Amino acid sequence: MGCIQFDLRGALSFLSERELVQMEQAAETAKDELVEHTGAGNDFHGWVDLPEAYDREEFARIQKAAAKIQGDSDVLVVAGIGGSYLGARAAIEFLRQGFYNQLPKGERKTPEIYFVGNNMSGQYMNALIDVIGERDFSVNVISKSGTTTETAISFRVFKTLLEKKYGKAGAASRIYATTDKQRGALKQLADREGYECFVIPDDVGGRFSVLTAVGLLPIAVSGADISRLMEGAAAERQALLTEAYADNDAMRYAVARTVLNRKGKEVEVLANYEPSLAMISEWWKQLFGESEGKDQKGILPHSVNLTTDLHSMGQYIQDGRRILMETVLNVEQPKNELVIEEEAGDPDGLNYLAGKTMDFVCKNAMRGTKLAHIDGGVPVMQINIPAQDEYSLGALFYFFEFAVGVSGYLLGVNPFDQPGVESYKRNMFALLGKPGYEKEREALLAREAQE
Ligand SMILES: O=P(O)(O)OC[C@H]1O[C@H](O)[C@H](O)[C@@H](O)[C@@H]1O
Repeated sequence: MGCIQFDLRGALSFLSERELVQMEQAAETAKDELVEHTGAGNDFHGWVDLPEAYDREEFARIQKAAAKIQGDSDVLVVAGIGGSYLGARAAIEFLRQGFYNQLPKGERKTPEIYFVGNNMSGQYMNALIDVIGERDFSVNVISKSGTTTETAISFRVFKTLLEKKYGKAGAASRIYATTDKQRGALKQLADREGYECFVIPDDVGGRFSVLTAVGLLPIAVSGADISRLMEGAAAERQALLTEAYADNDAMRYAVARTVLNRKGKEVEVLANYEPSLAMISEWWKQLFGESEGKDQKGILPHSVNLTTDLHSMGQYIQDGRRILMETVLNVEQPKNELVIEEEAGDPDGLNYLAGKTMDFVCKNAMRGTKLAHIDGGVPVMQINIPAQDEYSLGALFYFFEFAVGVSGYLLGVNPFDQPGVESYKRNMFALLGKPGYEKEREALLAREAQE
């Protein structure tokens, strides 16, 4: 049995076990295409075996680099976007405490960690430069292609800052480049300047790369145990590769969402009840959105943070267009407890909760919300995560990656490419005046003048 459990009970009034059984053959075929590497996009199947087959020598180098950064830096700046950003941030927020960066020195033994290159905002970078101040920092620049504009601009800014502060050689010893093993402008720059390099394997796509150096170096710098993370992923892999359909939770999740989609549920809302899971939802959105949203098909991945968004999006989920299915992320064991105290005179009427934990309150809010949403016509699936620790997180990452592989094949798309992402880039380069885009620029300016 895998570490991650899928609970379908809240969706059973919208689909039947019989419908799931009918999908068994198709799901088994999809799974075989994944694990035997025969399906579409199989040149990007590297993640399937990664938890077992990862490069141990590089893993040790990641741990060494993390220890050096912990020793010589107050701040680590991580430059990256999409798959070169979301997994590391999601993991650090999930594993460390929510106010990790704000903890006073002494209580947090590891550097503050900030992410850049995930937007086009000068204000954002200026604000971060103020936050770093005169303190010591290092930079981990992450880009598989080595050419992504957001990442490259932010890297130029923080590299220049490092060079001014430490000189060229000093800066080079504080820059860590995670990129392709051969190709791309970043790899060439890194080789020229002598940055320590980590490899994103050719056969692992960006959104499937969290268990490579892409995620592992920043996660290790935060003090989390990356060996346990890999162990959790390996155990989940073992379960999902060997379990029969009836017991295979990732396959059942993939099939359930497929059946619900075919019945008109166009949007999947991933709901968490713990603020430190918000970025897990962002990582999941890229994983599912980029993998399935093509050929004019695909479930639209959406997310809500609860109970926060019950006070903003709750109305729509309860009562708006009935195109929603919901998947609840449930952490079974909270990291720590806060007990509500009794107050004399019960001025706020809350003494009925005295002695109860916040987790008790939260779990009951979750139960009540699930039932209300089911009554409102929203099928509610649930994914149970045993604890907010490295082992469970490794398993969760693998669970979703496996599920989207199966689900994408059931949908009849190649889940491992993202051709649509290039369209905005071509327009942006043309409008920015990038050499080589002169013709497109003229055409776009003429079109804008007409509109
Ligand atoms: O790692 P990089 O090559 O910089 O790519 C970063 C991200 O940008 C792209 O545009 C893709 O759509 C994503 O799949 C990718 O994760």
